[in-house]
Amino acid sequence: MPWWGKTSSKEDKKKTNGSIIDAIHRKFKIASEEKDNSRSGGSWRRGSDTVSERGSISRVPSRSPSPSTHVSRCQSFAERPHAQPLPLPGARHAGIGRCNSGISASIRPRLDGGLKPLDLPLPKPGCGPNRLGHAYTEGDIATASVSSASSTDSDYPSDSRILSPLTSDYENGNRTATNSPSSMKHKDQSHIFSPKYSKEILKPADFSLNNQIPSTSPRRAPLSTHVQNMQIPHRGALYSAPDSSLSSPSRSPMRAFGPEQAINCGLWAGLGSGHCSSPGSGYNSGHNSIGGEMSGQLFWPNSRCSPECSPIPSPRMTSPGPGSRIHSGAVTPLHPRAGGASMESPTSRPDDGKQQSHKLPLPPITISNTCPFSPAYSTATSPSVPRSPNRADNPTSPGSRWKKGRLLGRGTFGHVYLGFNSESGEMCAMKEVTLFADDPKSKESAQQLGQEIALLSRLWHPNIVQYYGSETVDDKLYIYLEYVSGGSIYKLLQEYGQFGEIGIRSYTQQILSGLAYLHAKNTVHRDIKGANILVDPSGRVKLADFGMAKHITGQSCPLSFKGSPYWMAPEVITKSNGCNLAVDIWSLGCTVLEMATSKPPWSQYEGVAAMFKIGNSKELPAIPDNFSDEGKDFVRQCLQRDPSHRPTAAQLLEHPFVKNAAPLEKPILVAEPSEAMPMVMNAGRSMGIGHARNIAGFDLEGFAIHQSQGSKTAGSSEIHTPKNASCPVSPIESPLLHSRSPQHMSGRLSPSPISSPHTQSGASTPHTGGNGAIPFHHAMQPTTYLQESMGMIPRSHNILYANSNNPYQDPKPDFFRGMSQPSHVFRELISSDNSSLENQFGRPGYADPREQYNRQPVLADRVSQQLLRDHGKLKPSLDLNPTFSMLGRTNGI
Ligand SMILES: Nc1ncnc2c1ncn2[C@@H]1O[C@H](COP(=O)(O)OP(=O)(O)OP(=O)(O)O)[C@@H](O)[C@H]1O
Repeated sequence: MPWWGKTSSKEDKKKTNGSIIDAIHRKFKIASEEKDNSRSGGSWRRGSDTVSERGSISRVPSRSPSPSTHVSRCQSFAERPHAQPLPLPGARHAGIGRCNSGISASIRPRLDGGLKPLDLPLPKPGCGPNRLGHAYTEGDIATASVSSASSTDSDYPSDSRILSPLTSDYENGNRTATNSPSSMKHKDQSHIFSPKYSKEILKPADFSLNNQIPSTSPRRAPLSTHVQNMQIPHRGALYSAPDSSLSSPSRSPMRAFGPEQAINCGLWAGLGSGHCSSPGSGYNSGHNSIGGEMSGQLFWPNSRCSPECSPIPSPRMTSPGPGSRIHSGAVTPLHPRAGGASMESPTSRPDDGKQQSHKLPLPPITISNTCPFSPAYSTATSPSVPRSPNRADNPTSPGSRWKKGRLLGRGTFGHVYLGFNSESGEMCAMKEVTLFADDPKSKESAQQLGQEIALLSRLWHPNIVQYYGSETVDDKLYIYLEYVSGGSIYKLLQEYGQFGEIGIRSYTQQILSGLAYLHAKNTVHRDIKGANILVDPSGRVKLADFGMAKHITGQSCPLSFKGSPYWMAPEVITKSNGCNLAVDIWSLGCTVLEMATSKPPWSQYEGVAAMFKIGNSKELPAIPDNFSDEGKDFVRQCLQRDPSHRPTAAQLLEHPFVKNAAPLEKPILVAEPSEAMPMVMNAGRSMGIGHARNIAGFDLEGFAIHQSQGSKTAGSSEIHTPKNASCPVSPIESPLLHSRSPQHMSGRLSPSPISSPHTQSGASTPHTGGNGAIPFHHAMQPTTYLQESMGMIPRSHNILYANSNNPYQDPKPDFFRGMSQPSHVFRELISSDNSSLENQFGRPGYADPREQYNRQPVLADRVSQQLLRDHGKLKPSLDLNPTFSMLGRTNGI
């Protein structure tokens, strides 16, 4: 019986969702045809045919009201300087090249070309018609946008496919004595990478539509009803952000689609509570997420381009959502730049960039990426530039002001800008989200962001983008993050083509390290893909975009239809399993293939068909022929359809593919904890004055960090600047600081290339001893040199993250102190809840640290609600609450 037979047997559902099921049938038929065509090498040509057959997707012509932007986009792509092929490194592993099957002919040139970016198919000047393969018109993309009326974090509340205790235990990565033998068998390292584990257990997919929830969201009223002086999005358009069935036409004007498109949308919205939107929005970060809060990419456009590579991003191509209001020109009187033209040119600085500065939480001090894990995390390439002590004790100095700089990227919720402190020279990434108090979508966005903040604030790992703090300014919420200047893997792939295997190994290892850490906290990212993985100039990889991340609490995590189609695990599509950590492993496997081919697996199919393929097909995606055996096995391990058969992240760290990843040629200095700790602790005190985040709240590799809790107000803290602390500056990250350098030999290192201009002593960091040179402490102290793969934390650290029996031993999260200065929102949260901050989040009082996480959704909800309440209070008068200096700061303050 075909898979749809199961569904069609449910008469009631059939009656209710007849049109949807028909759509499914059509889609699946198309998928099957495409599968056949793919095998015959004609998928792209056929793609065009089937597109027209689909009707609902393809019949909508491109109706871009902004042809100029379209042209610009194409031009930007065509004119983009091509990456020049470089001599291949002395690879120990074979390069990545051709796929033997499964990848359509249209992308084979890339694979054939190996590392020749020039082989990338380029669009013709006309651009639009030259979409390879599926002949996706803009309308194709736009009409694939769907959204649901579900709530933001719309996990299926009644889904019965929750993790079994065994599965949950396994997937949680906890390999403790409590694990059952049956669960342990999958964790046996001696077996996990044996060939038999590569064999999938193939089961018919369950495409149950029980939870189909056609989009029913009422169309929202024009924004003009509650927001003055705003450019009003077209009323009939679809809003795609969190859970509305509508999306902004200003983002994607072609989303105004007809009933047929709605059917398709309903189909996928019905598969889960999430929704898809802006599928081809390569102009936002290549994301394409589906979820209560995310947009979804249902296509893999062949000529897509990210904002990072397009100097003139098209508003039409951006992901909708609350951020779309910004992007679409929905400009508030207070922030004309927020959605103005300046955003259209990420290469240009906003006009008033120098005028608008914010008293923001200071970026984390040096410890953020240095001491706790490895001193390898350099100030040279990290925004975590050591903060000058004079800034720490004078938070109201001009040095604490940040200025919003150029656009780094666009996301579902808003825009991400470079933040620069011209006083200190420090940088951060500012995610700016506009909140509309009376907008249900804003509410959902705020809820989602609150959850993301709550989660991010508890994460502390060199392979996870660091959260610095957040605040509301007028009607905007700013989230301050570590600035990772290299952009995303997606962007790099777009610009330079597929990666070599050495790089893939290294990146994969780092991703795994971050995942192992995350999973050890029972937290699933749910949107692992190239666009959400940032790379710094030294090749360090950092997981980003935790908007879909979720903490799994025991067995109560129901399935969510969230993720990005091409990277989405089968069980997510088929709802054959509950929310589990293994979905990230599947996505990782897809990301490895993405890095190897510059496209995710199944990209030869448009998104809906791809999802059918992923969910129903027993095939594995093609793996490049010249991928090493280790690489092939790694991918196969990840892409096992049965999630319980997938190794954990910790186990995969032992896989030869990543275990043998090329080490850095730079040594890593591991400072003595006894030496590092004072710095960390003092740093915590510094941050305790209300600037940045709470040190004590983070996992510091098992270090027992005790933050001084006595002073939370500016200027009241002691600032201890340890002399000759060795942690702040890494000897390995700076280009100037190679292991073979004389400085190393002599025990002194060159100052960081990004030394703080405001270091009192003139040294490159507060800890340099004042002479501009970094005391090479390990020359005098017991030291450990490690060969580390691309800046990864030492292996032992990985083990610590992954195998800790008690991954919650160290978080002690203090969410609110993560704020620059506890924002009005969060202060109100504290007071209104009539409970202390400590009692709520992570302070002593929880016997089980997990309780902290269990309360996280509550926190997120409160945060989001308060964000909106706060905004609602501020909105009428736009007055600032004098009590909270960080709020409502206007430009120039
Ligand atoms: N910390 C950072 N450093 C540098 N660039 C960043 C950083 N965070 C985000 N960006 C840029 O901004 C883009 C959008 O950011 P992000 O994906 O976090 O937004 P989002 O709203 O969460 O997106 P999504 O729709 O995927 O949820 C990224 O693709 C990247 O180009």
